[in-house]
Amino acid sequence: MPVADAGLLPPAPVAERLAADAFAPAPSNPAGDVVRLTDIRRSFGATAALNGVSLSVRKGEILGIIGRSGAGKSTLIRCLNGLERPDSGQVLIEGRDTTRLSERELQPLRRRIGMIFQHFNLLSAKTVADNVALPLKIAGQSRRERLQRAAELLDLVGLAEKAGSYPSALSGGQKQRVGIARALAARPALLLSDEATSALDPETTRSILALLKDINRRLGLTIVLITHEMEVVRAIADRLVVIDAGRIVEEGPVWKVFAEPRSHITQSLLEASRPRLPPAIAGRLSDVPTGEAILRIDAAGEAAEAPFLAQLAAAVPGGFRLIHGGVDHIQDHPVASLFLGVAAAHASEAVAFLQARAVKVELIGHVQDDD
Ligand SMILES: Nc1ncnc2c1ncn2[C@@H]1O[C@H](COP(=O)(O)OP(=O)(O)OP(=O)(O)O)[C@@H](O)[C@H]1O
Repeated sequence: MPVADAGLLPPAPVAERLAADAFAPAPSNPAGDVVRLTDIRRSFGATAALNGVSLSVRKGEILGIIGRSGAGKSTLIRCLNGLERPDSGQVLIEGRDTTRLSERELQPLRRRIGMIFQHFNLLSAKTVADNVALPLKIAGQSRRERLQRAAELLDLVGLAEKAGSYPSALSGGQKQRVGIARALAARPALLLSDEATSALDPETTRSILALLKDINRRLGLTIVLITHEMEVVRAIADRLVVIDAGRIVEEGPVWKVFAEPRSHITQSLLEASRPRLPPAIAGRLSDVPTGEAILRIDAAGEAAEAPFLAQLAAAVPGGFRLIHGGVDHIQDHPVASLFLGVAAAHASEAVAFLQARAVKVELIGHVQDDD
């Protein structure tokens, strides 16, 4: 169900007001890059947690940063929010270099960054409204202003009726909605999400991601998502950065990286979400080039929109058998991943035919006819 239909967002005037006063670009940063990192390095003893990372995040963009355990994601997020100082390199937030600021000068800049966490980090002795208003209390706002803002934000995340409840009375998804409202309270320029859906079930994950996407669209909020789950990135990110051993190993628009992953790290992160050859066929694969050849087909964008399967059926004697797979749509681009079987005698013909249509083909083996 779309988030708006689920009554999770306020009517347009409230959203517009939130957008207008909260997320205007700082005058010092007319180019609109909310984040710009240049050659960030941070080591712990002999371990280079970040080994020369440069990236920028445009205003209104959702950037997904993904990597395996130990890749350097937490160190990167801590450098972004000023909790960690890199050994060298620049961290510009709205045009200001945080590495040159004193702890005291960092405080107002930290308020430009909202954060949501895997375990929500709510205060159990405070009501939902007081949790949301906490950053405003720290910023010295009056109780009336704080509670008015908390009410607006709880409305935004669909929890207006829970203002007086305590966190223990909320589900995990509701707790994360409170976390999102709290992160937005001080009118941040940037929202950092640190594995914010990792503790949630798949359905709740989908609804939290849909809420983040809707907030991004309606308020123009810039979001950086740190995750180890490709599915999270696929659901809402515009652009993807893959890090490994403290370096960026791949980056690009999400649909392109999903369609044509170049680094073996990205390929292995994607493997879990790709269609697999059914075990009954995988168990019979051999190198003997007779019987039926099994082709793995990947096509994206224009190549996936073309009727290449119909053309293949007409061009290759005996046509093909569709074994498994389908067409996904990522950022409105079709991304097809299929397994086909063709007669071994016509396999090279089929491969050449598909390659001529910009379809990626891999002959992964043969299965012999049943006796
Ligand atoms: N305070 C620290 N002291 C010593 N080593 C550290 C420290 N922080 C990080 N590291 C090391 O730096 C590397 C990167 O760690 P980091 O926590 O940034 O990775 P990560 O991608 O967030 O991993 P995970 O997904 O498991 O949290 C790891 O080898 C880690 O052991």
